[in-house]
Amino acid sequence: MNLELEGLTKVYGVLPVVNHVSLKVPAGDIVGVIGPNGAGKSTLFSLITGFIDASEGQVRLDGKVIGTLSTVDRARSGMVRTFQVPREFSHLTVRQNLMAAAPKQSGERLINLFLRPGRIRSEERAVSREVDAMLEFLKLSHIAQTPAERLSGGQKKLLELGRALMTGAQLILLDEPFAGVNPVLIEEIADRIRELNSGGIGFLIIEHDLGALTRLVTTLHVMDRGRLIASGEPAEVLANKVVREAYLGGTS
Ligand SMILES: Nc1ncnc2c1ncn2[C@@H]1O[C@H](COP(=O)(O)OP(=O)(O)OP(=O)(O)O)[C@@H](O)[C@H]1O
Repeated sequence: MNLELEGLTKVYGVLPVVNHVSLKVPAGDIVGVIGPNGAGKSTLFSLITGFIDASEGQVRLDGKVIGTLSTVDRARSGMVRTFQVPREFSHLTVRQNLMAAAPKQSGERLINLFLRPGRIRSEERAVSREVDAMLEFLKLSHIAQTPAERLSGGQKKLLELGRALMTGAQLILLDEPFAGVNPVLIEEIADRIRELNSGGIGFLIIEHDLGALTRLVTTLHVMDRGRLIASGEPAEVLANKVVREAYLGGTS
């Protein structure tokens, strides 16, 4: 699933929070976005996934302009996002959270409970098998019955990734997947991302942990005050003087 942004802009009042951002996430690629606090990175994700409307510019998925599609329709097309602060259902168990993320099932329509009970049961069994496989893949099986509110920061991030995967997404936008996660679990999450990517799933990732991010991505984009100030191969971008001044405070 190929994502292209062209001149994407969001203005609040007179302030352009995202200012003519153009970039590509080729199908099956892993692309990173970095930048100082308030650079507009999360707002960019909200524009791409339709949580907020753009003031200007285009978002294209596989060549089609998707500006008029709702968030739900963009997710149905195969693109979903996660949030900086995970948005799991805190009182539900890990397993229930994954079940709830599966695409709409016939059992959610009352009429089907009476007309198609057999079909509902077989659908539920299929989703249940999928959830078991997901728990195993994410190494969360041992806490399947734990309420999500009791998970560690890293486990919540894994659950968030699992919820995105349950939708069947082919392109996943991760907002700070390593924030508040211990180093061991960071590597675990990075390994899962690599594995998913080798199966063809593309990622656009916002992250402040530059070490972990640069080991994952092929291309890095740097935002500062709404604009893209550099793009390219990670080592090259991080050595760029403008980037060091904006993002790293010009040190070393
Ligand atoms: N609804 C809004 N109205 C006005 N300004 C907003 C709104 N949402 C975000 N902003 C501003 O837009 C700017 C970019 O915010 P955003 O959260 O996208 O940055 P970010 O790069 O993700 O930052 P961080 O790394 O801290 O998460 C900030 O100055 C923020 O205050």
